[in-house]
Amino acid sequence: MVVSTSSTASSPPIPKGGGGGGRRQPPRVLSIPVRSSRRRSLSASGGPDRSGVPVPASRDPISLPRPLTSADLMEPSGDGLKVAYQGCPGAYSEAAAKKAYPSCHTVPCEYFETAFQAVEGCLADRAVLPLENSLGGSIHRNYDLLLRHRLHIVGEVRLAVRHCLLANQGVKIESLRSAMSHPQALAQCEQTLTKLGIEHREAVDDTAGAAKLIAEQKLQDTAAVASSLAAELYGLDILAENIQDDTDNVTRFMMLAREPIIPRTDKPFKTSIVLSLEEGPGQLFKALAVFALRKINLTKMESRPHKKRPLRIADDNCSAPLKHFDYLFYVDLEASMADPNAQNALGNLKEFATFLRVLGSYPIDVSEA
Ligand SMILES: O=C(O)C(=O)C[C@]1(C(=O)O)C=C[C@@H](O)C=C1
Repeated sequence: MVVSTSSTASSPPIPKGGGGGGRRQPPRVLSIPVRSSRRRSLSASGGPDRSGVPVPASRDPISLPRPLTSADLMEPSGDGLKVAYQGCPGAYSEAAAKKAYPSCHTVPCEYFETAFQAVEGCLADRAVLPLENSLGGSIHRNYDLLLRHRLHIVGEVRLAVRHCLLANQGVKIESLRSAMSHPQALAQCEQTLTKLGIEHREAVDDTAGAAKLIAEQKLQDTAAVASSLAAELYGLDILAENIQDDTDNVTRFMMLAREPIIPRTDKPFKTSIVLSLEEGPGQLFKALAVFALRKINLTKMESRPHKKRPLRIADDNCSAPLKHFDYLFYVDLEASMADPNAQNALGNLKEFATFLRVLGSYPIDVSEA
């Protein structure tokens, strides 16, 4: 889904290191008029008004909090919410932010890390960042950043990514030598670009940024791989549509917030964790058995180098000590942290994992990508 230009409320981009300075929004106070069972001659504060004349309750209703409903516990749809994403206006990440929070204000950020910092520093309320693509695989940088920052995953959103080939007005496909885009987008279109006879690839920070640069520099031999919205925003022609190598090209994004959401069991939830284990035979098998024995389905597993301790020295009675690679395992479970079965599984895992952190428990995106 690509959001139309007119509905895109966006703020100026936040450069790298843009955190700090912002203020936390005060919590929303829920107030509705209620019928009072107290003495009707009292004002809302329980006494007469400034003139000493008793005020009827109907003129100045008493504000009492209404009971919370399950709808209050869910993520807001985005009214007034500031949502950080990486890239320029017209990037797929912005479309994902709009899909996740339809009435939000999008905040473009230069780097993934800037989006994390924007939420931590209260310049934005949420960040929406890509985690994996059906063709290109995982976006490892964001897995690593999840551990370097203390934000919580509060949701996921899947977006159908339909790439276009964009060039300045009058440029023909035959005269193109180079394609410029985000490395993931270039990888998703590799075969099509080769078939079109475009030999060179130029990687930039985001798809819309490529479109912007080509328009600004009036390049005649280079096309951008980007969205149709980017063509509209930067005044480029669409030379070809749907150029991704697989028609079902989907990117999964995570929604991040400073506070976790309250997990529930009345709808399908996913829980994302990260762990590390002792070295030794069967350790990973033991960790996965914790879930298998409780019939908890795993939807994804990713291993990344343990940045703080990338190599583990083992003395295996050899002349020189052996150096093993040391890993962190990111696992997605099809379970809610409100489910005692999942709680028991994690309790069991904690008994032997050398490190365990719950990154978030959030509703599964079951919408059409
Ligand atoms: O460059 C963009 O438009 C992005 O939103 C980034 C990104 C990515 O990081 O994977 C997002 C979706 C597409 O898979 C291609 C690029």
